[in-house]
Amino acid sequence: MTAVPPIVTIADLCYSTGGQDILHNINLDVFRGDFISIIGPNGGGKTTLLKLILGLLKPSKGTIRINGRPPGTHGTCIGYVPQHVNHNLRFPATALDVVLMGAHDPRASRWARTSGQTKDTARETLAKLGVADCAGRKIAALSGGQRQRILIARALVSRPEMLVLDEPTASIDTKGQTEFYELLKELNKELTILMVSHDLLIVSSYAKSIACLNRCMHYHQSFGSSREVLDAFYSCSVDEICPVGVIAQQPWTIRKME
Ligand SMILES: Nc1ncnc2c1ncn2[C@@H]1O[C@H](COP(=O)(O)OP(=O)(O)OP(=O)(O)O)[C@@H](O)[C@H]1O
Repeated sequence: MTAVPPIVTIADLCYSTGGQDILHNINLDVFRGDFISIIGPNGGGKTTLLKLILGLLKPSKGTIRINGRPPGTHGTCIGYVPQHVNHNLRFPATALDVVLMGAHDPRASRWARTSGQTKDTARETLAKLGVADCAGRKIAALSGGQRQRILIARALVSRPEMLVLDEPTASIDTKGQTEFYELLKELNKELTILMVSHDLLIVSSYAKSIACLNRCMHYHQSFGSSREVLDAFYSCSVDEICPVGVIAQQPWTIRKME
């Protein structure tokens, strides 16, 4: 039987800018059905890695392939939910308008009319995410949790294979976060998920594997005992250093990549 190739292949990736070595020798494969959480300290390079995967930055060394092709040329294979979205609260866009932005083909004229079918798909996506009733409401009038679901709908409307999220729950309360991660778990039945998060408890409950990133990366394909993982996390200060070194030494480490 032929092995299924990964959606994302990152090989010997380095990224430097302004004389600063931000990512060093990163190797990671993302397979269909994965739910990988990238954790690490502030400034560890998590957002930079996502930008490289999306083709927004170019590697200094090494390669990234998305379904065998360079980033940025993979069409609608990846849906992206960014870390910070600054909504202009005076801009009169509805939730449906925002979702339709995700269906816009950049090669089409900016004046091209949105087809009825695309609108139906956008409404179906909103319904799938439990926010169908928000379609006609102004984005500025929605709660943080509702807005986050609209942003996911925008990322999903082009029917990607993989969802990439950068700290998606920063503006959601604890109850909303649990609902949000339950939603991601449901979506993971059909979609591959790569998510940056600082929330270690959540990560251990929902993600299937973790990648610890602090310039270098250690990838753990399985949590083993999540209690041990959390002990490892909390045994040293995240402010001092991401516990990459500690975790890498744990006996349950299956694969170490540096
Ligand atoms: N445009 C840029 N020009 C120069 N340096 C940058 C730029 N963007 C990011 N950096 C630097 O790259 C490093 C990694 O930043 P990045 O935003 O990827 O970290 P992060 O792990 O996502 O952090 P956080 O958890 O705070 O969001 C930081 O030292 C940052 O200052």
